This record gives sequence, structure tokens and C-alpha cells, in this order.
Amino acid sequence: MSAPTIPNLLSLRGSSRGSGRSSGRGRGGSSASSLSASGPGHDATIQATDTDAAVSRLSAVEMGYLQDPFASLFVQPAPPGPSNRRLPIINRGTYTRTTAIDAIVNHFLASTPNQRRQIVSLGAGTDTRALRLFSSNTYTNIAYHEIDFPAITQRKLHSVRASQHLRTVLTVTTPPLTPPPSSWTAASATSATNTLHCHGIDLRLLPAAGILPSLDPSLPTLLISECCLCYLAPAAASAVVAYFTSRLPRLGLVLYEPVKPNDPFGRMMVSNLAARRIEMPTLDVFLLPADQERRLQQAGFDIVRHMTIDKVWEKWVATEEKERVDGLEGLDEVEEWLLLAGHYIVAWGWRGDGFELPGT
Ligand SMILES: C[S@@+](CC[C@H](N)C(=O)[O-])C[C@H]1O[C@@H](n2cnc3c(N)ncnc32)[C@H](O)[C@@H]1O
Repeated sequence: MSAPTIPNLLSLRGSSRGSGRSSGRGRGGSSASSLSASGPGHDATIQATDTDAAVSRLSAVEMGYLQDPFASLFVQPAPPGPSNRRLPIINRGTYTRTTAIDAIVNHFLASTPNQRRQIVSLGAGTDTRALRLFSSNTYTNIAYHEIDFPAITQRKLHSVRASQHLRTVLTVTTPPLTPPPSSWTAASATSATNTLHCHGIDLRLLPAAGILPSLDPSLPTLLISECCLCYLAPAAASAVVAYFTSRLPRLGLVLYEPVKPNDPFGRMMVSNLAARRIEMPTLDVFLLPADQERRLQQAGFDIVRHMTIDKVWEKWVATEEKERVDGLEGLDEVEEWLLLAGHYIVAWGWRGDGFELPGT
């Protein structure tokens, strides 16, 4: 929920109330008003959504929702003041979505002990999940693949090379080329069996490309799309999923996306995105949670589950943890939270022997 979909919706609403909170726009180097809704300008707008996600992650970390020592390393230092601070319901959304995907990732890793396994994050941006996993030292033998536009993977490499802290977690194994390569690899400094493979490629070109370097089709693999495939045209998004389902027999997929664009709240969400020249074409096709389940079934996943974010909060966050989170900022707008969280879904499915993902 930290991406520009709802966060900006509510950031816009927050600033109209004079909260002084910023959506983080402009920090990604694009001005939405000057960009067209398709073509290269639109790609730049979509790439800038990673900055929104990074700023929201940092806000949730700074307010104590999440622990992530890497969140600040991918966000430009803000001027003094609360400019990077998100509204409480946005922080709770970022927390809940991160908790849900972390739980699915952990379940996948725990169900595949003593063997090599893969995670592939589509549109990973400057996400820190691989860094958190590697530094926790809980799991070994992970090949973690991240895919994003070359401009984003290059920027991530720059941050990794520039940060003393990150150099204690990752050893970049790509030769130090100038200009920096868009595809690069790194090994975990604590366990060399954990490797990070950053692939700088437009996902829409993936179906026509060969097998990604270092991707091993024989390994159990978890594919993550955390607010990524929703930016692609439905046929292109399906082709990306088919690229993996046609090659990897033991595969799971977890998606995080908005749903219900046609009710009043959903219409407002879509119109706020449109004001920023952002389109989410898959939202027109996978309208309801049941459509997302059908999508995964049609893609070939045998077991399919989904939960809206409000249900994740209700069912997956333990009582004491709910109390801790409630105590951080308080949440006056409970109805607004339920409305917001009900418009975001985590859907997951899997197929193949020897591993599993959680039930609901
Ligand atoms: C909202 S951000 C999410 C980043 C990250 N998954 C997270 O949740 O923190 C969406 C990401 O998807 C990437 N993306 C969108 N369309 C893409 C495409 N066609 N090819 C590669 N990356 C894409 C963007 O560049 C951006 O980094």
C-alpha cells in the first residue's frame, strides 16, 4: 500500500487538509504533469513509483511499524520537517502489506530447507526484502532475483556501492564497470550461498528474451509482484507470468495489487492516479478479489488463496502486535482504514511438489 496507488490518494487528501505531508513526488525525477499517459514518459512516471514505495517504507520504519535498517539507504535525505512522513493509515497499510508478503516468503523458505531455492521479485525497485533476508542469517541457499527497468537497477547498484552499511551485507561480484551495468550480481557477505541477481530489463521484453542469467528452472521458485504487474497491459502481465509458468514446474506467485476500482472509493483511487498520469490497466480486468483468484488459476496454479489487507491485519497480526502497532500513532480513522485496506489484496498460488505457501 506504499506505492503511489492508495498512498498518493491519501497523501493528496492529507495535504488538502493541510497536513504538510508530501507524496514524495518529484524525488524520482519526473514531473507527472509533464508526462503523457503512455510511452517513454509514462515509463518514467512508473519508475518514479519506486520512490513513493521507498519513502513510504522509510516512514513506516521511522514511526516504529517496521524494522528495516536498510530503508533509509534508498531515500534521499529529506529537509528537516515531516515531508517524508505518511499518514497513520498509510503506515499501517505499508506495515500490513510488508508483513503479509514477508510471511509468505518465510513460509516458502521454511518449506524448502536444505536445498537451493529461488525468489524472483518483479519490479523490485529499491525494495529491501533481499537485504533483510540476507542480513537476518535465518535462511541460506537463496538465489534472489530482482527485475526492474535498467535505470532502476543501475540506481540500486549505485546505492549499494555508495553505502558502507550495504557493503557489510553485500559483496558486489559484477566487475566495476563504467558506466555501471544495469544487470549485476552480489553475494551475501554473511553467507555466500545467498546471492542477489539484479536484472535490468523492461518486463514487457522478457517473454521474447531467453532464460534470465542464473535463473535455474529446476529450483522451487517464488515469484513476487508487489505492486508491479498492475502497471502492465493485461496481455503483457499475463505474458510475464507465462514466461515463468512455462519454464518453472515448481512455482509459487504472490501478488499485491489494488482491487474494486468501480465503487466510490475505487473510482476516487483511479481518478487520483489519472491525475498523476498513472494507469493500472490490469485493474480494469481483475476487478474483484475473486477475479485475482481466477487469474492465478488460469495461469496454472493449483492452489490459490487471497486476502484483502484488512483481513491480513485481522487474521495474521497477533493480538500483542496489534496492540503495539495501535500504540504507535493511534488510529482515529478506523472506517477509513477498513475502506482503504479493503481495496488492496494479496493473492497467492502455487503448484509443484516439495514446497508450499500458507493458507489464509
Ligand atoms: C510501485 S513500485 C514497487 C517497488 C517494489 N516492488 C516495492 O513494493 O517496494 C513499482 C516498480 O515496478 C517497476 N516496473 C513497472 N513496470 C515495469 C516494467 N515494465 N519493467 C520493469 N519494471 C517495471 C517500476 O520501475 C517500479 O520500480
